[in-house]
Amino acid sequence: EEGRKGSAPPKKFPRSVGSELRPGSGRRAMASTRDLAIASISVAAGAVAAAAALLYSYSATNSKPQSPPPPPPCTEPLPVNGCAARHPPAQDPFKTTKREGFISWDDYFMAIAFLSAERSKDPNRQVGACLVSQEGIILGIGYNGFPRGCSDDKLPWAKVIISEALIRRVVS
Ligand SMILES: Nc1ccn([C@H]2C[C@H](O)[C@@H](COP(=O)(O)O)O2)c(=O)n1
Repeated sequence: EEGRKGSAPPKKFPRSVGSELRPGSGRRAMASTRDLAIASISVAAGAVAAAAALLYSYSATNSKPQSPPPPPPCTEPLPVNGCAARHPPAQDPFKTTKREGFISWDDYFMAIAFLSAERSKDPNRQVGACLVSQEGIILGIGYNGFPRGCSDDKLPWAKVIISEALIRRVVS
């Protein structure tokens, strides 16, 4: 009715800021509103993505280093010096039976003997011992060295001693 009377047509679309700038372009005003909405969502999504990336990089740099993978199962026999395996095979924590691959009594006593030898201060020979009863009880362990109470700093450790007298005789 209003149109027929020559007055302004009824407003079909709500006016937005964009439509205010472009008078008479209702559709374009709607597009601008949608564009604004899309842009806002894009900005929000970008912010979320940036925050996630920051969070990830922060946790990656600040997280504890991953523990190294378990060593492979040890299938080697005891080394000749009797030292126990340094890397025992990884065990299933839910395994209810006793582990396999443990050392024998003989290897155990020999390992103690070889370990005892490491205490020797003798530069030429290191001997260790592990005295075991017939029942498998350790009676004593030891290694070569000066008798207890005897200072091993005052007597020489050299295998061959050349006396000063002998040197003098050879030189003259
Ligand atoms: N468990 C031990 C402790 C000592 N000995 C022997 C080895 C040396 O001849 C001496 C003194 O030992 P050091 O204090 O110089 O290491 O005692 C041993 O056979 N077993």
